[in-house]
Amino acid sequence: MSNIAILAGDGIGPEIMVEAKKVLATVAKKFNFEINTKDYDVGGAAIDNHGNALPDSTMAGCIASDAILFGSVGGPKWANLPPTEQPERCALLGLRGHFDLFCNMRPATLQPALSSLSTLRSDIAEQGFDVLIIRELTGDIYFGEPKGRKGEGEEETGFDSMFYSRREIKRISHLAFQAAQKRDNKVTSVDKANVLATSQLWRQVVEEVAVEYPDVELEHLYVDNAAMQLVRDPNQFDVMLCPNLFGDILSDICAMITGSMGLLPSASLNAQGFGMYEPAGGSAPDIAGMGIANPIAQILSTALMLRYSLNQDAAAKAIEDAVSSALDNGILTADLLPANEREKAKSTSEVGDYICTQIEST
Ligand SMILES: NC(=O)c1ccc[n+]([C@@H]2O[C@H](COP(=O)([O-])OP(=O)(O)OC[C@H]3O[C@@H](n4cnc5c(N)ncnc54)[C@H](O)[C@@H]3O)[C@@H](O)[C@H]2O)c1
Ligand SMILES: CC(C)[C@H](C(=O)O)[C@@H](O)C(=O)O
Ligand SMILES: [Mg+2]
Repeated sequence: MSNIAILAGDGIGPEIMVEAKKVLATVAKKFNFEINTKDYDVGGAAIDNHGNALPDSTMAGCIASDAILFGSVGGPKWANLPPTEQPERCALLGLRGHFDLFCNMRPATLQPALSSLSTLRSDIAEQGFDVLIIRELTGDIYFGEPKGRKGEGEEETGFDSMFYSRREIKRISHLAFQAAQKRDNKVTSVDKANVLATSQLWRQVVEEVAVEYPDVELEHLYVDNAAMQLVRDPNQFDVMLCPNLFGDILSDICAMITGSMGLLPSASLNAQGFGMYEPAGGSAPDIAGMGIANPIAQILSTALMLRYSLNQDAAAKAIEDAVSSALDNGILTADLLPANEREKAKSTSEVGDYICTQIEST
């Protein structure tokens, strides 16, 4: 029996989590394993109910679990709280930091047959692509101290600190090279070594680690060029190894060129293999409560959880196949359709139901 802590959070989080839970129950039944899920408040919802975005009861539930399935947190209602109380920083970064979830994997693929979903020009989209972003998740300017504000008036200053240690760079680099060995043997390391001291150390350490993986090709790109290349020709990439901030930005590009922010799942793992699984996108306040959010990123994050934390490869694959079938057969939420075809859009629950039926029937 596996215990899963479910943290749905804010905005579209609870809506897409309902679909992920349905899918989880469907594969558990089909593949005959037991899952015990328990819901916990997190983010803005937890501020409203407990006065704190990451209550002790939620943290205790996560510690007692085998994996965390996370929705998304934040929204305009809580955006003006002091930074340390905000849902994103307190709950999301709090969980990533507490469990030392330094390895964030964001796989973005586009099958040539689904090229019409992409926002890229058709001749580029028709090549398809299969990019794995490996994003360092517990260092960089996100966690560096000091950060804050000082001074007054025109001299008031906001500041953050960008840090990377050799140890942090090494451990994420090894995982990127090992991932590439199971794929197309290429790592593109992203930095800004023409300006930043942290990036100069990053590049040097990545090169040192690369020596241990002679079968893997290594290239370095500056982050601005990497953003451009992703839109020009994403098919050139295999594994993209990114520091925290650059990986955040590039993964939104990766999501969109597959078709939608609502398609990109992610797995965040620590050295012991404990993981938290969440869509790369956010709480989408602009569409929350309308029943139109795309549940696929949450459902594919559930598949990643089954693969990496619960050792249920067949169930993970069944989910991924059912998602492909939904996309192939035009079972699409509005975000995947051009404006003049939105009347064909399916709701969040219709997409979830289709995926469950597909899993049951194959
Ligand atoms: N993991 C997280 O909890 C997480 C991640 C990113 C942003 N956020 C937070 O979410 C809030 C909103 O952030 P934002 O608007 O910058 O980014 P967002 O990712 O929430 O939304 C960006 C755009 O993508 C669309 N989108 C995102 N997910 C979608 C889905 N599943 N289906 C259809 N459309 C989808 C939204 O409608 C919006 O137009 C902020 O408070 C932000 O800090 C949380
Ligand atoms: C909400 C925010 C803190 C978070 C990040 O920047 O890591 C999000 O954008 C993500 O990509 O998971
Ligand atoms: Mg992001």
